[in-house]
Amino acid sequence: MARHLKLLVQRWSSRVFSVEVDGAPRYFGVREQLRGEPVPPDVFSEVQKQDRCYSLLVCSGDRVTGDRFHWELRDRLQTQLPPGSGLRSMSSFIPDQKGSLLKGYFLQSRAGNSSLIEDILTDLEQRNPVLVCSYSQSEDGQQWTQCLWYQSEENRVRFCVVPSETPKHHPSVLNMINSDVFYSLQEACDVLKQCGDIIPETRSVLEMLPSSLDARRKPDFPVIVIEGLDATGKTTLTESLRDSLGATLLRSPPQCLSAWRGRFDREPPLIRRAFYAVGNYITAGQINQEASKSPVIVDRFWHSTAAYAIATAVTGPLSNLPHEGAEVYRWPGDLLQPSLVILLTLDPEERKRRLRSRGLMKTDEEEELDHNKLFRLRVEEAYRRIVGPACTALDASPSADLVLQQALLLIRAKCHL
Ligand SMILES: Nc1ncnc2c1ncn2[C@@H]1O[C@H](COP(=O)(O)OP(=O)(O)OP(=O)(O)O)[C@@H](O)[C@H]1O
Ligand SMILES: Nc1ccn([C@H]2C[C@H](O)[C@@H](COP(=O)(O)O)O2)c(=O)n1
Repeated sequence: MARHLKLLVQRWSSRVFSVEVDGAPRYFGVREQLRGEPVPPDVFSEVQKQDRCYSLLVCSGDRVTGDRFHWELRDRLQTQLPPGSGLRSMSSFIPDQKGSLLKGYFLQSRAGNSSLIEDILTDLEQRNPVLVCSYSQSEDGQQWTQCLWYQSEENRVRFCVVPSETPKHHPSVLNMINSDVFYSLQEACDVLKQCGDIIPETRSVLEMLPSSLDARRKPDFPVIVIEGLDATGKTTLTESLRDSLGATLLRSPPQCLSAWRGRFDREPPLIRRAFYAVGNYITAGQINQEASKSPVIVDRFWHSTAAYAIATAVTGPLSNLPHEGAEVYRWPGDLLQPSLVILLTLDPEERKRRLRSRGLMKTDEEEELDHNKLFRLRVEEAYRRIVGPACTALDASPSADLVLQQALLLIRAKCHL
């Protein structure tokens, strides 16, 4: 652990720290010496004179353990910390350096709570892969300094806290590939295999994979994927298309994973996304079989997996998404490519009306779509940016029959059915 931390700290002053305030990141950096006048970064602007701040960064060498620990840590801190600690998500990264992201939390300690908080943090740091820093301000309140706790008190280096420019990319983008969005079956399987001891269900999931998958094999019949946010009419349309075209209807995640889906939905993003990625490859195996006999309609596929993952990993406005054309939007080379992907689009009010009239249980992400307008906009935009194949938008607001007719027109034009 100590060696790992020493390596981490070697480039400490090139790191940027980001704290989530009202759903958007605020940035600061640290310097060994201050040049010019001190300017307190805005993340400290509401901190009272006697208060201190702390940050915890998860720095496990093993990403499955690290991600699970990071996930559980929020609950632990929320139950242990005294009220008013203002717990926020934070991260630290080296700008433009892929894989440099460390995730963690930032908190404030009101005067009088300091020793209780320090006891909690000392205990956490001694038992877990976490790096704790404390922040205190100068007498005149103009300068904040940061020190690393793992260093013994007499050797503690004090860094000056300075404002930092907004980086070109949202920090989450640096670690997105093969953490949020998996680009090969192997990468997703590796994550699930590592979870075998803690989540025994992963073995059953992996057993569902076909023995061989050839993404280059072109299916005999067209494969049409229907995508869209929940309640845009995917189930309604896919069932009608199946009947109209005499097609086979499949979905991702496939039916054979239904029993375990809820289990993986409760896991942190790394594991949850690996589960959905593997689900796509299992569906691809089923498509390969069925598309030799009839057209295949698929209810959700890769676009859903990537779009929700990207939209969840970043926070804030659309400008925080990876830029159009970024690597993260491309189709994985080892996954079967559908002939056509139709994205159902719907006015948010009409979607809410349909949700209400359906009245079914919603997943956390579906709840989030309802309450967080920015999240919904990010999912929709990510859908539109994915290429190889890109999706063709279809207005889902007319009657179900009219939507079906429009979808059939698109399919006939593109797939010559
Ligand atoms: N074109 C339409 N006009 C009006 N209502 C519709 C239309 N299509 C579907 N609906 C209704 O809207 C609700 C949601 O439709 P559906 O279940 O097909 O959406 P979905 O995209 O499959 O949702 P989810 O992803 O959450 O499963 C249902 O009650 C359905 O009857
Ligand atoms: N291929 C898929 C299908 C679904 N998901 C995730 C994305 C959302 O969190 C949720 C939506 O599914 P629904 O409730 O409409 O069945 O499941 C995915 O990542 N990949």
